[in-house]
Amino acid sequence: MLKVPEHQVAGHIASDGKLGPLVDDEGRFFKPLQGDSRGEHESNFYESFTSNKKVPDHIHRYFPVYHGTQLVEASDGSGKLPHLVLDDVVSGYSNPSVMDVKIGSRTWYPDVSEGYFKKCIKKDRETTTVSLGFRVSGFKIFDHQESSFWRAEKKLVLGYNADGARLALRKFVSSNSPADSNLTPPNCAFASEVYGGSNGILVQLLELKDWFETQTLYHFNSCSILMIYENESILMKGGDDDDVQAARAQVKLVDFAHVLDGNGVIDHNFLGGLCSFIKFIKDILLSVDKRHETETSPLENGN
Ligand SMILES: O=P(O)(O)O[C@@H]1[C@@H](OP(=O)(O)O)[C@H](OP(=O)(O)O)[C@H](O)[C@H](OP(=O)(O)O)[C@H]1OP(=O)(O)O
Ligand SMILES: Nc1ncnc2c1ncn2[C@@H]1O[C@H](COP(=O)(O)OP(=O)(O)O)[C@@H](O)[C@H]1O
Repeated sequence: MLKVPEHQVAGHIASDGKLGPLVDDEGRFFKPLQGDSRGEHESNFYESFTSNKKVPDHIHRYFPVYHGTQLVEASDGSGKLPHLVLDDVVSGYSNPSVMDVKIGSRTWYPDVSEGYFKKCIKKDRETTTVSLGFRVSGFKIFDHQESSFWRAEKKLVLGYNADGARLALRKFVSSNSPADSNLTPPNCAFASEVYGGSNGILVQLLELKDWFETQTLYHFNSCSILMIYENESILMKGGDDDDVQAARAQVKLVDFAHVLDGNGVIDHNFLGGLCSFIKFIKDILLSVDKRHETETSPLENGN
């Protein structure tokens, strides 16, 4: 039985009879092939990428596993349509917090139509895409105060400036109520477990950056980084190493409808955006470290 994904945070959503992705109970994510060339383009990318021996294994793990395409009943009631069949990267999480960050200082690319270029550049300028090299596209967090999910409103997310993006990245790893962040600043209680540590988001982003510094196979236009972590474990957290592992922070790349052949050239657009994004994550970790230092130093000093 296919259903609307509970944890989708951006893109086309299958609600009110609209076309969007579906999931099954076996951990598969079905993304409808968009009617224009985008759908075919994305399936071609997955076919190429999956069999590309030049892509190292440790990089393959940052992409959803691809299981080909399949005709399934579309969410908009229009009958059977071809869908990409992917691993559902959030299945297996009980209470995942999820954020979609679109990487790059532009989402358009050479040879697109005038109309598409105008649409992209307008959005790029209105969001932090141009100024920061990335934009938050959507996120949901488990609200530990309310024991329920809190979803950022799309209109507000797309209106973020640099401070708004920074605040969202802090909120994403905080235990105090996301709804009250105007009154109480996000406490970043989970930053060390989720962004930091030997398996955390930062380490994964740096591994991706290493690859992007040399890879010239593909240009990842308009592609997103998904960040996921488990709240269930954090709720039961005792603070030892096992619990830290249990946060299961993950980075995945999604949305390959606009990927181009790299033709031997570095993907500067993605690489630049990724470096900028990494700087934001590092700054949050530094601010948390500094806070710990000031909190512990009086004790260490015997004061
Ligand atoms: O439909 P919209 O206006 O929400 O735009 C979609 C974008 O949503 P946004 O408003 O930027 O969060 C959406 O962005 P996200 O996936 O939400 O980051 C895509 O850019 C989508 O285009 P495509 O499927 O990647 O070709 C965009 O879809 P198209 O309008 O290009 O079909
Ligand atoms: N393989 C996947 N597993 C789980 N969720 C996914 C997967 N791919 C995408 N998503 C969810 O769907 C959203 C939109 O995906 P995306 O591929 O960008 O679609 P669109 O082309 O409609 O923008 C992502 O932000 C994420 O929440």
